[in-house]
Amino acid sequence: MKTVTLSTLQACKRAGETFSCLTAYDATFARTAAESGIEVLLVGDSLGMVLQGHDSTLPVTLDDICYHTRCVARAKGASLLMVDLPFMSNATTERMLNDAGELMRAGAELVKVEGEAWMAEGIRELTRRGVPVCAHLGLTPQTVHQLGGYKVQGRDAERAAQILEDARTLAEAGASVILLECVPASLGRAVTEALDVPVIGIGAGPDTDGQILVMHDVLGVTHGRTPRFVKNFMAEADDIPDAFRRYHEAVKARRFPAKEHSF
Ligand SMILES: Nc1nc(=O)c2c([nH]1)NC[C@@H]1CN(c3ccc(C(=O)N[C@@H](CCC(=O)O)C(=O)O)cc3)CN21
Ligand SMILES: CC(C)C(=O)C(=O)O
Ligand SMILES: [Mg+2]
Repeated sequence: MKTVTLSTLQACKRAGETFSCLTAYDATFARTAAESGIEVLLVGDSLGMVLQGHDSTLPVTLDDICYHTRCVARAKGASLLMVDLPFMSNATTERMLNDAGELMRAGAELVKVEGEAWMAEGIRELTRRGVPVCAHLGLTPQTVHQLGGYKVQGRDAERAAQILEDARTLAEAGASVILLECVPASLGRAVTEALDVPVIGIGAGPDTDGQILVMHDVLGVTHGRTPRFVKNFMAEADDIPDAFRRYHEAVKARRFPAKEHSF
């Protein structure tokens, strides 16, 4: 695979092709995912749940994320390395800049931040300083206590319009990528069509430019009830590299997500 950059993702969007993304937290799985052709690796704050055993992403620290970023960066191959800013890193623009700086020094190539239109200033300042940003909208797990659980967002017309407007505002502020989590497929499609920047979906239906899942969900090792948008690719695979390849190929062929994975 040729080295994946932001322009690769933009070219995918223009050509109507999809790209695959997967979380990675260590060197071995990162290398395996990269060699399977997965375009984007995410060091997600989901590590608080799947690695550390917490029931939310809130306890994860900047140091936790930096440690896993350094592990993944050594083995990322040709994949693009996206990294989550943890809970409260968006508290002020100054903190966002400092924390994103730490992530970039650890090896991040694209920094993802949860929040709404009020983050425009922080995103503008990051972009000015050469830090590419992905804005995470819809179900934002860092606000789970306010949302009252991991629930689909944008089901009513008013909130759907708000999410679309926020996506527009943050793309105009400089966000290079938008990520939409747990929204109706119709909204996933509307945001993807409305914006020039690539849109990555998780539980956002089949029409976003990219798809992302948590690695443990793809391998079927997540404990407890899994979200509707998850598919265990290990079920039909010979081994873990084969499961990653099957996920990648299903995304590229738009066979995943299917109706049963969408809202
Ligand atoms: N293993 C794992 N996979 C993830 O996708 C994930 C994490 N962990 N940790 C951080 C967040 C939390 N996420 C979640 C967790 C649960 C649902 C969930 O159960 N959603 C319901 C929606 C029901 C509704 O509102 O209709 C579902 O049935 O999918 C969604 C996203 C996504 N992220
Ligand atoms: C689920 C993805 C989008 C994420 O933010 C994470 O893994 O932390
Ligand atoms: Mg996250």
